[in-house]
Amino acid sequence: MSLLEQRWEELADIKRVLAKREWFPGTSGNLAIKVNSDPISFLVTASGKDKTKETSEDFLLVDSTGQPVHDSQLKPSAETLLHVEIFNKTNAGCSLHVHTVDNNVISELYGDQGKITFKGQEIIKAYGLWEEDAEFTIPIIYNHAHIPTLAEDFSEFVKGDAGAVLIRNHGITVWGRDALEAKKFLEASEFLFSYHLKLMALKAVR
Ligand SMILES: CSC[C@@H](O)[C@@H](O)C(=O)COP(=O)(O)O
Ligand SMILES: [Zn+2]
Repeated sequence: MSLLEQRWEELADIKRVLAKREWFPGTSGNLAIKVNSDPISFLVTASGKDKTKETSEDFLLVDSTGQPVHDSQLKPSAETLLHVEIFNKTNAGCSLHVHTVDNNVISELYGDQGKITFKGQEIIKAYGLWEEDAEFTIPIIYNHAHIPTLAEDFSEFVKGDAGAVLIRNHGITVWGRDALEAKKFLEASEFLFSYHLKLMALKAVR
């Protein structure tokens, strides 16, 4: 199997798992996986597709600017520039973007503060933080409709090889050194969002 095929399979596996969780409502979401580092190329989901379906046209290869490497009828994700920022600025190997009700509600609740911090939760270890008093902060940025502006704001928070950023009333983008790490970050984040909202709702009725 070529490297391209291997990466395709890895991304397709993640897409399948996230689709089962219903994390791609209304064609939302996009996924990317690096294929080569020098020069950078990565597979990204084709724009506007139903990501719950599996086809041979789910992904296309783009270069470090997000332009398709081969002639194609397919359009790269409208949010490819965010993945471009990640792969150009870090050694990340995979980035994932999903819209869920929980990540949207959290982003609205804490949007004015520009971040949400979690602590005192075992699952924080999924971010590689093992200390008892560890905190994990996820920045929240404004959802500019102009994607180059969104990518510029987003870029400010792309600092390490793994991370997460919430886009207000839009969704979350996470990245990691490889597909497994990106998926782990995404699952841990959604767990924390869901826990936080459930706890808030229960406290409100008590
Ligand atoms: C209907 S979802 C809105 C889209 O603009 C976008 O936010 C998204 O996540 C999916 O866009 P896509 O171009 O398919 O990658
Ligand atoms: Zn989106």
